[in-house]
Amino acid sequence: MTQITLRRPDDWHLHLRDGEMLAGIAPESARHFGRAIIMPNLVPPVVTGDQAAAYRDRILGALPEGSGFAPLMTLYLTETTDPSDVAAAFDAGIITALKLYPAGATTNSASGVRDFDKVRPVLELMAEKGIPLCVHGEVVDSDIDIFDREAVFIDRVLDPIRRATPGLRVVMEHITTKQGVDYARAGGDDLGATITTHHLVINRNHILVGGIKPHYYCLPVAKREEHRLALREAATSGDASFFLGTDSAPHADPAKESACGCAGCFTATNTLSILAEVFEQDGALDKLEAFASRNGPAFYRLPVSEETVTLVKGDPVTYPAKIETGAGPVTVFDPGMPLHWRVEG
Ligand SMILES: NC(=O)N[C@@H](CC(=O)O)C(=O)O
Ligand SMILES: [Zn+2]
Ligand SMILES: [Zn+2]
Repeated sequence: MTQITLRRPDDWHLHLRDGEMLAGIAPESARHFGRAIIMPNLVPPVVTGDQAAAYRDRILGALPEGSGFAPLMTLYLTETTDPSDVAAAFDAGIITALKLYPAGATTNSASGVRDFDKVRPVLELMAEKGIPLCVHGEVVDSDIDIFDREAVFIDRVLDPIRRATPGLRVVMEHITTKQGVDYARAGGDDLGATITTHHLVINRNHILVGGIKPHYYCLPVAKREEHRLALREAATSGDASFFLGTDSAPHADPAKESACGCAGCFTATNTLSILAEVFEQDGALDKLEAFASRNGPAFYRLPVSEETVTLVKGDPVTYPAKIETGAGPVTVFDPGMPLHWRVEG
């Protein structure tokens, strides 16, 4: 096959940041994607409906002229989130989902949840209204090895929350383990999982062998090869539980190339070319549309895009190594292989 046309893909987990960074990187996602779930972990976080509406306006203002890209906003769930504000923002069409960060789990998560009893009224409202909860699924206990944090979270936190809140619709964000794949697959219609581009490509060796590679460091951290293969199998299976959430998470190079480097891989620029290469390698190009364009809207109960993109196979595609922004240069994720699929339209 040398050409494939898909419904326009959406990104169900994206960090657009704010200010000069937003201005610099928003066009990278708007070029190919139709919609994206926008993460609320700004400093300070997006916690109210009014803040989400104002952030949405700033995003729309950063898009290239004529862009049809639609940011789907989320609220950062805190122990003081007001259920009536959530209900009003959802009913007004300002927000699409809420985001749960266990306090301390990742970049800008200090306002996250410590005591799950405190968010019970919000979770119950969400179950009643069908508002999805997007979850960063890692425990933060210092005695749990960082490579085990996702699997332990499923047993100790996620499963109990779901059992205690029947009807709660949950997206396991950026799953990185076989345990995550298995739990999502068994979870029924109210459970979905996003998979990033980079976790389909790298395992933990890529971060550490031959010298430490800060641009491959993200959270949840990439795991062993057997887990990467489980993610590949899930993404390319066409199973409706799994959909694309790039977790494209820009940090300016000095913040990554540092004695205490930030977590996050920036993949907005070359994600579709990487995915086409990956799906082709696995003999599953016919499943790319399900993963990138159909399963996400189905979970979020939104229509599939009316537009299409065409990927054309040819000589290796070129893309910038860095995106220059007013907040500094951002290194584009290097998949470590030539990419042959160019995106048209
Ligand atoms: N994925 C990351 O490594 N980083 C994200 C936060 C997140 O999604 O956990 C970020 O905001 O930089
Ligand atoms: Zn996360
Ligand atoms: Zn993220």
